[in-house]
Amino acid sequence: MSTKMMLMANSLTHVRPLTCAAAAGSRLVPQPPDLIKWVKSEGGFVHKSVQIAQGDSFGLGLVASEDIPKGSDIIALPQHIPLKIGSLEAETSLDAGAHSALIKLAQHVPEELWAMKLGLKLLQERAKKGSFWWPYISNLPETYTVPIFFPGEDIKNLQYAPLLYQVNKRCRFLLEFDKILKHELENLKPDDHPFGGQHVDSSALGWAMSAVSSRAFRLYGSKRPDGTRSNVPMMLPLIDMCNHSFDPNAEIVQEEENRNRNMLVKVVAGRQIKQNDPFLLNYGCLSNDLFLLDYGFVIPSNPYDCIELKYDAALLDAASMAAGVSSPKFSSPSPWQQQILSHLNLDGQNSDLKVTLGGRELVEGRLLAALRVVLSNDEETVQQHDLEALKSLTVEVPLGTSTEVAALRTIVALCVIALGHFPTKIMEDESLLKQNVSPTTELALQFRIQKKSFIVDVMRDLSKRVKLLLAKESAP
Ligand SMILES: C[S@@+](CC[C@H](N)C(=O)[O-])C[C@H]1O[C@@H](n2cnc3c(N)ncnc32)[C@H](O)[C@@H]1O
Repeated sequence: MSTKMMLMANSLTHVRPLTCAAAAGSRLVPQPPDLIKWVKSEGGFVHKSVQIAQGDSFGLGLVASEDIPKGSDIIALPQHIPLKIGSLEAETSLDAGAHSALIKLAQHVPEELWAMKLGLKLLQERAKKGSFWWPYISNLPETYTVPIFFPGEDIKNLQYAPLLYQVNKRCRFLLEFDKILKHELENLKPDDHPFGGQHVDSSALGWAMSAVSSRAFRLYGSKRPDGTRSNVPMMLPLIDMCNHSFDPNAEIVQEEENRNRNMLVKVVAGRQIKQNDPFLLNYGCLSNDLFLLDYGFVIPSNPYDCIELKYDAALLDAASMAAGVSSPKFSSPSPWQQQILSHLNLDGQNSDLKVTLGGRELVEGRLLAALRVVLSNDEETVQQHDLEALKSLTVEVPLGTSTEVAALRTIVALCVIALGHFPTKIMEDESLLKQNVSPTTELALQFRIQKKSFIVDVMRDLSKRVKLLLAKESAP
């Protein structure tokens, strides 16, 4: 199935069509209402220094027009402003039919695509004449730089199989969901139609999913009878104008109002903010795969980036041999080794063979322990260690230097194999970047450069560790 999905004009003549052709960077309407004024008029608080400004490369953002002390409230939204499933219409019988149709549609969406569930609500409000949230929705970007909207060639240009898999999965879901929608909505009475009778195609669904994935926050929802609070994705008007940084100067805080026990969602200055500084939030410690998939950008030298590998016995034997191990036993482990592999969930029927390099640990603990155990022939020494020690890179040489060196060198060889799967070299990508390429090609190039640089960094780090171990061993 083609993975190419472009935003297309549709033939609807409704006052608020759900899709239309757009210039990059533009908002849903050319001159949307003033968002700051709207939030204030709805009882929200906006610090007098907050301004919406166009940045050089991150689109719009919030900027401080004067110094702000640490701990100051910057924005506070009362409970009725965030857009979430179940807001407003659940309380009125007027929209009950449309609301229950929407909930029924949301049940077709897999949990991992939660952004699509809230996206249905966003589409409903976008289609509704006189929607309470229209001042917010009209300020949303008309297009998104997430890969589901890349031309097919640029999806291929990403060159990294785990991301290609996710992009294809999302595209396939949108095309299938489009058909489900047609089927579920065809016989509905006009009053019960969740989108005011408008046809919603895969392009509109993609717009809504991307709007939510790139802007929604998962926060505490209403209180359950047992006093705990549910975890609810919601769109936060104005707050979602803050761009991302791993070194943020502001944070989101939820607070219960004394008067009516409603939850306020606030942005608070996490440190002193200087005049002309942008207000920045941390969207999460995410890999570049997730930043690109959900937000449409890539972070250079992202400390939370990672690569996915498959625990594959034949590949590990090949990598180990390339690393100088004479007869590795990944394809034929001893029964005691196999038992440990199954404790690591790397052997047996329901095993999880996806392992990662990077992220919080340089090498995923399960992979490290498996390599240490299979490359060691000394059952007695292995049994002296618990699994947690074998999984930890900070526990140095638990099974002796030669096993450790063999394990680390095997990972370096795995990295070489992983690099070999990319059809181009970093230098070639960098020279392509200097040519006049489209924004989506540029993003794809940046993504694959970062992925390859990340693998090179892991190789460097592990090779350094090997050198140190060997130097320590040969020291008198
Ligand atoms: C929550 S919105 C922030 C407001 C947005 N800039 C706008 O114009 O509406 C998130 C989007 O802002 C952009 N963005 C935010 N932080 C970024 C960063 N550190 N690097 C690149 N783009 C960023 C991306 O387009 C992302 O999808």
